Amino acid sequence: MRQNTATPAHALPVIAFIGGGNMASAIIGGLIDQGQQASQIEVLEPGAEAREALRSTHGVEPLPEAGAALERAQVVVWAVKPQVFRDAAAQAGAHVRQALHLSVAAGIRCDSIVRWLGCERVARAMPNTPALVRKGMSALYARPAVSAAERQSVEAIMACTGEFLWVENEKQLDAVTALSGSGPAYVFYFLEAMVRAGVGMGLSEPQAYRLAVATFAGAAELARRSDEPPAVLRQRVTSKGGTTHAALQALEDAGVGASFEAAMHAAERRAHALGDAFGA
Ligand SMILES: NC(=O)C1=CN([C@@H]2O[C@H](COP(=O)(O)OP(=O)(O)OC[C@H]3O[C@@H](n4cnc5c(N)ncnc54)[C@H](O)[C@@H]3O)[C@@H](O)[C@H]2O)C=CC1
Ligand SMILES: O=C(O)[C@@H]1CCC=N1
Repeated sequence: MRQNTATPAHALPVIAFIGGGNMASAIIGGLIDQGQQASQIEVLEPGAEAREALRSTHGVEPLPEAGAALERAQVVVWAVKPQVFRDAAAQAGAHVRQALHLSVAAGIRCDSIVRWLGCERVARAMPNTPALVRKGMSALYARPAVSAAERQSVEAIMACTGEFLWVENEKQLDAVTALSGSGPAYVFYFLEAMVRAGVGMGLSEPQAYRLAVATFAGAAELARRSDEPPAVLRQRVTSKGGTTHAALQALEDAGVGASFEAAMHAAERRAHALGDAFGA
């Protein structure tokens, strides 16, 4: 498992994005922060509003439909929804046959992409939205036909958005999707609940929000820097007969831990089902 060997910006290839929504915009922002010229980025985005947002935020000139401009891309990042990937491949595929393909779509497996594009050099990344603030976490997978140099190009692109790790087995990407891909939503869900409870106990919303966000960030940083497992860190907060014990007991009584695990399994099953349903 190799992590974060960021490649200098001058090593970044010309990159085309198919789909210019949230995830593409996050990656493009990271690339530009790392010194990639906007002129070295092509984006195919059918939505006029999304094109305008890309233009004003990143200074790129998105294309409304597939065309010859895509042909200069050495790497093509597929950032469309799984449901439209096949159509997008049919529309843009002929212009990007020679490129290395990197998909960020949940669930859609490499075999489908190879079939749609007629290209063997296909990799996948599963990023997450903290990429927007360069604190993303991505897992990467590449088919054997992707060379070591091409794997480095994939790393260079995703390192612009935060951290990464490689998985050796494509099926693990469904688990990654359920854990870190969807994970920011779980954090926001708990954050919302903590703020609601704080307000219910008499704090103002800004006070509760600030306390909750700082607690998530601080606990995550403590876990990152600590050599000890989270169970030990949790026990350190939990005085015998104290407040934390009362809260954790209420969580256990309500089956929150088990429900949380079940929720993540549901996300993994959905990732697999998306691959089955829209990868045909
Ligand atoms: N949002 C997230 O947290 C994450 C999303 N992903 C994956 O990233 C992919 C994109 O997700 P988002 O950026 O959130 O969606 P989005 O809806 O913001 O962006 C998708 C864009 O694709 C465009 N599009 C639709 N049809 C197209 C076509 N035929 N050709 C080119 N572009 C087309 C849409 O106009 C839209 O702007 C999805 O497959 C998702 O599974 C992966 C990790 C995290
Ligand atoms: O919800 C989704 O399907 C995408 C993939 C991971 C995060 N968002």
